[in-house]
Amino acid sequence: MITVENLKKEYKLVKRDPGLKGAIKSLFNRKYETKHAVKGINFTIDQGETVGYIGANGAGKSTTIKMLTGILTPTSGKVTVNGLVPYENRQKNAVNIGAVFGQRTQLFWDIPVRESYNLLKHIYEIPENEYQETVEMFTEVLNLEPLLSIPVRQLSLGQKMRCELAAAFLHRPKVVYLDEPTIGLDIAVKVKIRKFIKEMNQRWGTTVLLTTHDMQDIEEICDRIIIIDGGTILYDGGLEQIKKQFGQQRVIHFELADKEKFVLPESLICQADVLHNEEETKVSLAFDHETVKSSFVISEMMSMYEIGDLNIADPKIETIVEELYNKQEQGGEHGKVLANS
Ligand SMILES: Nc1ncnc2c1ncn2[C@@H]1O[C@H](COP(=O)(O)OP(=O)(O)OP(=O)(O)O)[C@@H](O)[C@H]1O
Repeated sequence: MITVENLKKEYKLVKRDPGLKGAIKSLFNRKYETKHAVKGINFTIDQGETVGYIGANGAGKSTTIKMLTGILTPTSGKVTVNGLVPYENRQKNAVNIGAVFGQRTQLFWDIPVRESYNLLKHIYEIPENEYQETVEMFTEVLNLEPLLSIPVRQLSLGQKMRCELAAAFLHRPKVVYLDEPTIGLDIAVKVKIRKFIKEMNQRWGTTVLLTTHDMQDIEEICDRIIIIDGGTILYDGGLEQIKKQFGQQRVIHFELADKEKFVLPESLICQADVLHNEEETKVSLAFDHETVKSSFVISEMMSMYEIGDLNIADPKIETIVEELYNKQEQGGEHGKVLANS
């Protein structure tokens, strides 16, 4: 479905000395520097996969997506989507793809949302009955009814994003690129949007490539993640595998029945770390669950304190990714393993 082979993108930047003198000098004697935004990446994505494409700011995510949509031409390497080279077949490629680019809109600013959808129906040549059926379904799932008669410019960010998503999936494309679809939204809208994406993926087998800084998006939507850093892929694999490989840390949150000063039981001193907690009656302990059993931590705590409640948390993907970045920066073992994987 999507194949990327040794894909590179370099940007040529004009190098300018500071100040007015520098600006004038650069008019007559231009010097350039090259920014290697994507440095020879490889991956394939099959039809129906939900892939999280994650990395720090400036890692190369948007540049990759722009090459997949055909907006940018790669400096070198190969990319095909549904058998088409996107930048050579922009129009044909557009029929098969949908996209949401966080802050930008593909809807028409001054006309009601329903009219924008109508225009998209004509652009994508969607058969009338299919269009009606799709709009009806989206209206229900995303609760669009009160928004359809309003011009986009009058919608709130969350309302606009729900309308954008519907527009991206309207022609039932084979693949949808979502660049930060939940940025700046409240939790209720995020939940709605995640549910919608998952449902469309299951109903139509839509391939989803999602970039986000919100790890909850990844956990709830994606089965696979690709981590990019400095234009190079650090990790490509299952979400569960990376959790198993790097997320040995487990956290248990305890709610103490009494307000008393907490002291870590002696038997846990070298086994667990106390995490910061605002409330006096709440204590969280982190430990390596490969070497320390949860039952041991719980029984040691119960022998010293009366426990009102407790909850065992799974390793969070954001902690793992942070760990990965740090290890890569330090040139550590895992960094090397991942760079080779
Ligand atoms: N048009 C451009 N001209 C020059 N350099 C660019 C251009 N677009 C991006 N870059 C540079 O390429 C690198 C990768 O940028 P890109 O936008 O792909 O990152 P990103 O991973 O999407 O980041 P973010 O999470 O901040 O959106 C960055 O160093 C950026 O400054």
